[in-house]
Amino acid sequence: MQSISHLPTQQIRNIIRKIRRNLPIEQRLQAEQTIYLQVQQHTKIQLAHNIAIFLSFDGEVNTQPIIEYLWQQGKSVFLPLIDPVKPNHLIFIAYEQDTPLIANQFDIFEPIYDANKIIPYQSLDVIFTPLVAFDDRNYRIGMGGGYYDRLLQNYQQENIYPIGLAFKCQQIDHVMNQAWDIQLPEIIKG
Ligand SMILES: Nc1nc2c(c(=O)[nH]1)N(C=O)[C@@H](CNc1ccc(C(=O)N[C@@H](CCC(=O)O)C(=O)O)cc1)CN2
Ligand SMILES: Nc1ncnc2c1ncn2[C@@H]1O[C@H](COP(=O)(O)OP(=O)(O)OP(=O)(O)O)[C@@H](O)[C@H]1O
Repeated sequence: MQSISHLPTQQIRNIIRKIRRNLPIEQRLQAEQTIYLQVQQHTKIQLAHNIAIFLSFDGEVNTQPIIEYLWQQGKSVFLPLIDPVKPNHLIFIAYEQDTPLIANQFDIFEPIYDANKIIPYQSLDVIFTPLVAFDDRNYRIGMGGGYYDRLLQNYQQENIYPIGLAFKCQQIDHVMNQAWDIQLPEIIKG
């Protein structure tokens, strides 16, 4: 656990992102395996049809094996795209084996905008949520865009189940949460 909650949020982001990037490979693979097994055994995921996930960057938990598994299980998989119309918002686009991807301004791969492939937020059953740091109450610090805080503000009403994915080294003693910060119902950790 990193006791750094007294520092400004941006500094916490930088510290945890660096620790995450530098996680020793053996530890990383072990943790990702643990996470993968938890995903496979998860009842909410077994029951879900439409699942949003993300493509990993900057040392995030590798989601590629999870995506392959979800495809194998016949799930419909969706990726976030920064909304070209409402810039602080995310939309979700269907992701299949042959979906073309391009790097966005942050160097994260995303599908090309295609109006026919957008899923309305309310139709998602599970949303795998990226995060930089978290605490034991499941408050999170993200990349700082507020994208997931905005997205998930009413998740309970929509019957959507968000699941954070994280390494244990991303846990801090306390997230100084703001009014808009959402508390995740679950974080799968490895
Ligand atoms: N894999 C993944 N995809 C994701 C997210 C994520 O956290 N992980 N996002 C979750 O929200 C959204 C993208 N949000 C992001 C917000 C900021 C930066 C970023 O790199 N910011 C720069 C500073 C940019 C600036 O200030 O102009 C940086 O930190 O260096 C990246 C992604 C959507 N897709
Ligand atoms: N529900 C919301 N409504 C309006 N503005 C919001 C909302 N959530 C966050 N914001 C704005 O977004 C900005 C970034 O928020 P914050 O620093 O909490 O992002 P984050 O949780 O690190 O990022 P992300 O959610 O993208 O992973 C804040 O300055 C806040 O004003």
